[in-house]
Amino acid sequence: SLYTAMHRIAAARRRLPPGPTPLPLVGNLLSISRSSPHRSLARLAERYGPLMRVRLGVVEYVVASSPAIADDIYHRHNAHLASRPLFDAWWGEKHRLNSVIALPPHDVWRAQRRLAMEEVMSPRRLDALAPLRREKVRELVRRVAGHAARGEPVEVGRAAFKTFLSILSSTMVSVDLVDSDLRDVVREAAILAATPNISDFFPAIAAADVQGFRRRMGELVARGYGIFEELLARRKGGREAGEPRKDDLLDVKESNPVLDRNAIKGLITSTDELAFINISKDLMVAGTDTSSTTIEWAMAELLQNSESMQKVKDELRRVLGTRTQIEESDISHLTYLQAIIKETLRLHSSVLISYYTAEATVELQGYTISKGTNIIVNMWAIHHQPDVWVDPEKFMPERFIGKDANFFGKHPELIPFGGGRRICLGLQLAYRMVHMVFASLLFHFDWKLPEGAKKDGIDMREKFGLVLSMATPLKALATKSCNHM
Ligand code: HEM
Repeated sequence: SLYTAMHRIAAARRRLPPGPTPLPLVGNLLSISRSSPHRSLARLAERYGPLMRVRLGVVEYVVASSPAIADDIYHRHNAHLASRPLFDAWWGEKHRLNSVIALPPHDVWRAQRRLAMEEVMSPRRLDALAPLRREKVRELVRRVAGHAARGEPVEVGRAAFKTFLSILSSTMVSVDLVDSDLRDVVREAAILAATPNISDFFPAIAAADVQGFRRRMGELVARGYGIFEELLARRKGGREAGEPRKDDLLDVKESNPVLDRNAIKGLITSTDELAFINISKDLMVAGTDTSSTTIEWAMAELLQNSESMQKVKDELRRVLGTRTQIEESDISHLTYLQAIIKETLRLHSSVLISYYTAEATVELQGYTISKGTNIIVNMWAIHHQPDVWVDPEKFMPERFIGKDANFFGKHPELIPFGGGRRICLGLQLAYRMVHMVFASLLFHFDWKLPEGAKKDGIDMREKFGLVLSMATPLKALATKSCNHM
């Protein structure tokens, strides 16, 4: 049609990436499934190429679906491509002005990342908190042992979620927030943030907040703040009553040189206390579901791959020798376990898509990406590309044995933690927690499917959200293995 022809000509003139012809108003929204946008976008990329343009409503996105382009985004042009789109729901309670996940990559964001890197993620701090994590993992093993003794199936993802939230909250604020309201806040905020919001496709009507997302997010953020404000107040009270320091994020607030230099104080729009509340909250939101779905998918795969299950159990026994507790220092010797986690994060990446915004016009593969363009990196598509991965749909940890590929940002074909300056802030902690928890579940227990599930097989369908979880939560039966506890 004339419309299509004009669209093509206009694109060629601006050297824009190719893409499906957008319909008036809705753009390409109708080609993208709400329940699995990562798959729809991957299918479109097969047709239009690894750098394509789609229009969601009236907003243009450029979608990257190959390692080469991811490499350009994360390395060559990262200085200009590390901002995030202005998703409308993020403005609830002005969240975007304070959240490390959403902030543009400038002063406030940098100060928050530095704070988290120094006070939570530095090797020194991570080592100092290893005993706490060990204790939380032991609690998990005890809980699972209880289920095993009673012959009840374990809801694997849920059990792991509890442990991760417990580790993260104890790390940040020395309080186990597993049974607090935070859990519901995290869950609902994650769903909300991942549900298509009409305001983002049609910014002209965003003020109307048609689906009420901004209002609802505002309420959730306020509830989240409330929990942390209460903790902070309690801590202050405790300090005045002479309680010893706990050396967590709440305490660090007073001794951190970053703060002494007023680097944060002046930058944060509200108070510096809010900075701590924010970073604590964001780390917990970003760190729990991502890590626990990884455990859930990994277990689901092993329950269907008895050879891999046997191999990893043998490896654990070999590496531990006569010891009966796994330590984080064992992880580097557990090559096959590492391969399983890599393969799980490739096949079932908990985060499927990362969003960025260009802060300046750049050239990507000969195409012009103009300032303000939103960019999607479809990690799922990259992790499932047949010319990068042999039999991409198959679970094969062996593919990583002897292969130089890790997810610390140097290998653009394996990017479950994103890349560039915005690479997952919790990567080092996630690495330790996920391996420790999974290794402990496998070392202390033998696992099998409950009778019904054995007959019908595991339901491997995905549920799309901020993280990719199993549509039917995995339940498995544990029995104590012969390794002592
Ligand atoms: C298996 C577990 C995890 C996975 C797969 C994962 C994945 C990701 C991904 C893909 C991103 C986006 C990166 C980008 O835009 O380039 C991200 C960002 C982030 N992650 Fe993780 N993550 C995990 C665990 C954690 C943990 C445990 C924490 C905190 C303790 C955490 C904190 C964050 C934060 C704060 C950001 C935002 C960084 C920014 O925008 O500057 N994550 N993560």
